[in-house]
Amino acid sequence: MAAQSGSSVYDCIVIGAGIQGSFTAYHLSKHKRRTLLLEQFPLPHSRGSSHGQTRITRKAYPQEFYTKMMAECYQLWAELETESNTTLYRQTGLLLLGPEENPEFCSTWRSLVQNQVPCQYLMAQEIQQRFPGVCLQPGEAAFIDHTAGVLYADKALRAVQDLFCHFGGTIRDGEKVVDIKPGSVVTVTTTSGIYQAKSLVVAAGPWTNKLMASLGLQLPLQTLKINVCYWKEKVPGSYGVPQNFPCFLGFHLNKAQHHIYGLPSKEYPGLIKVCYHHGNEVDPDERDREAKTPGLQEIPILSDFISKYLPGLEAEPAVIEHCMYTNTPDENFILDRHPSFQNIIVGAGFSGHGFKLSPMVGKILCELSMGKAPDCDLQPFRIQRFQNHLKSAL
Ligand SMILES: Cc1cc2nc3c(=O)[nH]c(=O)nc-3n(C[C@H](O)[C@H](O)[C@H](O)COP(=O)(O)OP(=O)(O)OC[C@H]3O[C@@H](n4cnc5c(N)ncnc54)[C@H](O)[C@@H]3O)c2cc1C
Ligand SMILES: O=C(O)[C@@H]1CCCCN1
Repeated sequence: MAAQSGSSVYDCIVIGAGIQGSFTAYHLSKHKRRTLLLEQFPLPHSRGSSHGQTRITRKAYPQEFYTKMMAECYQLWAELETESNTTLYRQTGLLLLGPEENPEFCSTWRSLVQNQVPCQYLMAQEIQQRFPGVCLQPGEAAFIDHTAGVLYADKALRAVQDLFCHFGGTIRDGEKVVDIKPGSVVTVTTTSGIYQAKSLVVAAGPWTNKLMASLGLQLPLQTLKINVCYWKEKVPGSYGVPQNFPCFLGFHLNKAQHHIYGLPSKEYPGLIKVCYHHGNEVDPDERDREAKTPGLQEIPILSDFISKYLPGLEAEPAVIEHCMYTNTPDENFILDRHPSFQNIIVGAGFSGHGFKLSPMVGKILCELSMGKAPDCDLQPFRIQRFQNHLKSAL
């Protein structure tokens, strides 16, 4: 296979057509950069982290930097809706539930108030009146982020990719990147071609470290298999959007070690999605293999939670699908240049909460690859914060 001639060197190659790589490519092509988006699987696919019909969007975060970033994200999502002439967001509100004194619960409330996000703290009686399907225990409280809602994930991904092509970008799917050679011009070898570009963005989700190996870097990433569970309403429609049932996020309720969250019924009539914000570690290429050792058993945790907190649902899952998280130790993203190669940019570690922020993630990765300094403070996203965890792969 011969490399392309000098005249066909791209401005940028983006590896990975999940939501982060696709949004990066979209912003690049809007800036008139000649961009190639490479994806190992034929599109659309359900082997990574960006598939499925819905994701939660919200401004409620304990870290104010996410709350602030979300202000621009809402504008960019609205712009995408206009450009694609597609509805991608439905406002439902997000009900945050937690022990009154839980530090994360309290700092999330403070972040909403300090940033003047429309929100409301609810007394126990109000919760019962407004959400009769939700039963809190004594000592637990709730508040609403009114800005929150559901993003239509599959539709959004398609819209971003279509617009990228419309603005002049090229997608090559079914082409796995097998080698990256750094340099002032980066050379990328796939299963069917060799491409060159002035800069490279790696947005490979759970496969990031597999690609980083040839670039001498191993990031502290953990890839988790997530069971996406749907539960049947005992009375059809009782947890639906028409009944004003919101998305919810529970902070360590029922002594659960991780968050439990849910979305009103949408994908499957009569079923609502309720999931555990953690899973078992997997190799992304072997996601569907039976685990060799028994790990986290989250379905019984969810069943117990549902019987106590959402008693209008049957306490056995009706449908289970799969997805993957790529977690960093602090669950903040990685948005940075490769420490040794300034024209190679990494976007990774979205830790199960990156979809809503993808318009800004794509903008930041685009700016980094164009050699521009993004407006937003990148300190929380630097690779350097993991100095003690970094492994050289050379
Ligand atoms: C169950 C679940 C629920 C979630 N809920 C929410 C939510 O409510 N709100 C929210 O904001 N976020 C949520 N998230 C997180 C969000 O979906 C992810 O952060 C986001 O989708 C990550 O996108 P990505 O582009 O980084 O990864 P991916 O979507 O995995 O994309 C990476 C792509 O790179 C490709 N690739 C990898 N290696 C190669 C290679 N060698 N050559 C070519 N291509 C390659 C892969 O095939 C893949 O398509 C959830 C995630 C899951 C799994
Ligand atoms: O990003 C979110 O809003 C959700 C919260 C709960 C876990 C999954 N992701």
